[in-house]
Amino acid sequence: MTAIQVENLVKIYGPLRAVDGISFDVAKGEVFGMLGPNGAGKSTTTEMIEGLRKPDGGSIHVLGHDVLKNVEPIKQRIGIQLQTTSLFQKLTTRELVKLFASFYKNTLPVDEVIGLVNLEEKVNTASKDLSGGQRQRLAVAIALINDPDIIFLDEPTTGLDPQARRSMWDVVSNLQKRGKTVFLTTHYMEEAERLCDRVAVVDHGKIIALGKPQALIHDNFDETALEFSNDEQLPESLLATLPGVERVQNENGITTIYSKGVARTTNALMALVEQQQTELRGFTIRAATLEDVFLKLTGRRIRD
Ligand SMILES: Nc1ncnc2c1ncn2[C@@H]1O[C@H](COP(=O)(O)OP(=O)(O)OP(=O)(O)O)[C@@H](O)[C@H]1O
Repeated sequence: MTAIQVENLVKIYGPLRAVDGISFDVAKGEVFGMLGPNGAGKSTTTEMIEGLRKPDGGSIHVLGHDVLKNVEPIKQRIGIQLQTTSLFQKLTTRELVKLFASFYKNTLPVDEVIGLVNLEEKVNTASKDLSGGQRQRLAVAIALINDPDIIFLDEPTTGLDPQARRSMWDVVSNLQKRGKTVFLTTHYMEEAERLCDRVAVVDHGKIIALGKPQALIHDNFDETALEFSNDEQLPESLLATLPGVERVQNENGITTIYSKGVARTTNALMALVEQQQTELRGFTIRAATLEDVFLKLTGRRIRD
């Protein structure tokens, strides 16, 4: 059964079509991600699905209910990660989870929820003394207290260091193992690739690609990316003539060469570098990623 069904969703702010005809389905038990740069319309879409903002067009069904007609039956079955800055500073992890539990008729046991987000060791720590990542996980615990079927995470790891980000990824995997549907937004392509069963890549309020991360990459690329920066800016037209090269892209001083013959291309590139008496900085060879998909489709990178 479908957990979320969105059809032709539109949100207009003055002259801006912030969400411009978005459609997708999320299956039960799926981790579904919206990936896109700042301002792409991810939060606006999420908040419309949650029933917190009114669309200017389109339809939204959550667990079979029409969000625009009757949001009440849905509220009991979804969990929303709040912004952690608004939590009571002096209350401990357990006290906060207990407080939010008191708002609902049916809840999971407080300690079970704390275990789900791996905060057992911090049950008696005041929220102001938690690290940023721990506070984000506490916010997820609070979102889980009513044992929701669908959990919404809006940029759950923005601003976290790599270790804290990985801890949050573990939490999301835990949720999926428990059969939950997870809807998340992110502008980290690695996060989308690792966590999401399917991803909607969004830009300027539109979905520009939708599918399994690996399928999106394979559909767009059967090439390997060679990447570097170079002060002299080796001309794209010259690089494009090297053996094996399919395409060359230059963005923010970084040159990406997509090649179907890495060894041939690399050899020729190194010969060219020597001949031109220039140097490459940060030369890497890597498989294509969702970032390349975004770059190919928009001509820009997700991160700015
Ligand atoms: N209440 C509002 N009034 C006017 N414009 C808005 C409002 N809310 C959002 N916008 C604009 O709509 C666009 C989409 O915003 P949204 O927050 O949905 O993007 P996002 O993809 O979630 O980006 P971010 O990661 O920065 O939150 C942006 O250009 C934003 O400035």
